[in-house]
Amino acid sequence: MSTAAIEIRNLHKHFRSPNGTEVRAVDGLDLTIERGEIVALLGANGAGKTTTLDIVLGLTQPSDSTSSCKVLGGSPRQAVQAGKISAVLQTGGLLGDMRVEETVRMIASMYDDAMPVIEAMEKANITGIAHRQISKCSGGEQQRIRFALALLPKPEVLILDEPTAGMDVNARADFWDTMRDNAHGGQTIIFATHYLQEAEQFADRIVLMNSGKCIADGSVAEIRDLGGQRHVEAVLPDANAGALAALPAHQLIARDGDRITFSVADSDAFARHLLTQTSAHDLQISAASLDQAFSHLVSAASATQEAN
Ligand SMILES: Nc1ncnc2c1ncn2[C@@H]1O[C@H](COP(=O)(O)OP(=O)(O)OP(=O)(O)O)[C@@H](O)[C@H]1O
Repeated sequence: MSTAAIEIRNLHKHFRSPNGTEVRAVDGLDLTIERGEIVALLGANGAGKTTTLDIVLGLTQPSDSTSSCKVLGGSPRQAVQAGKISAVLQTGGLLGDMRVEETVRMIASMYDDAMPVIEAMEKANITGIAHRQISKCSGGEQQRIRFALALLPKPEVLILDEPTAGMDVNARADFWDTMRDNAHGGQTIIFATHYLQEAEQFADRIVLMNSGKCIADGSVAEIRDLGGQRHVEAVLPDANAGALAALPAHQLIARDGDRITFSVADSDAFARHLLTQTSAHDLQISAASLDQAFSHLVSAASATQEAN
């Protein structure tokens, strides 16, 4: 039986903040990622994404001995040393005075069996800027250079920590086009992002983290369903505050004159009530978006945590 790409069990990483309180950056995380999966790691600021990825890359160690993190069946450090895992991080790793190709050649010379420099540059779409000085490259181009460097060891697992943070829309689209072209080789790709659209367009699977734990794990469609909310849009003539308060449980999310959009958990019951008990008409029911499901799941998890 082949081993998973990543196997995380009961992972804990605690830090001490400057005022002495304990921060549980990763708090009992269990996560298995199979080979060839493309997984997006989502979560608000401070959810524990970077800390988790740092442990997977062997850049930091778990806090206790019951925590376990295996990469391709071995330790993260073994996987890094064997060139089986590599990363595109948000910053660092590039010297502004060097030229693009020169940089790729220098890093390639550090590996016994690197991907040919020309191939890595072609895959990362940087051949056109081969002779440009790194400091003259845009943020998007620098990320593509980091991507070429990450490809050099021919890794089985590629980690991307917010690879498009700070890029404009075009540079982001360009970066993901390049990634998409490379994602067919059976590589396992794990990326942290704040852009839900990227997760939606690029990942097979979404892992949603909150306070160091996984609070939802599934395909985009499954996460939307887990969020449980639907939108009901209706024309409700002259609905005043009293009339709205009398409706079953809902959240009002938009109003344009008499056309009102509600977010509800039970759309059938809500729609039935509107049609039988009010003068509402022209109903439309749709699934909530991924970001609405995401906020709903995060607030539900935070409420449960506060209650405990
Ligand atoms: N070296 C450190 N010392 C103290 N606290 C830390 C350290 N690194 C991370 N933390 C804290 O651990 C928590 C998780 O941080 P982490 O960077 O993993 O979250 P994240 O989900 O990647 O957030 P972001 O989306 O903002 O990058 C945060 O509260 C953060 O302040």
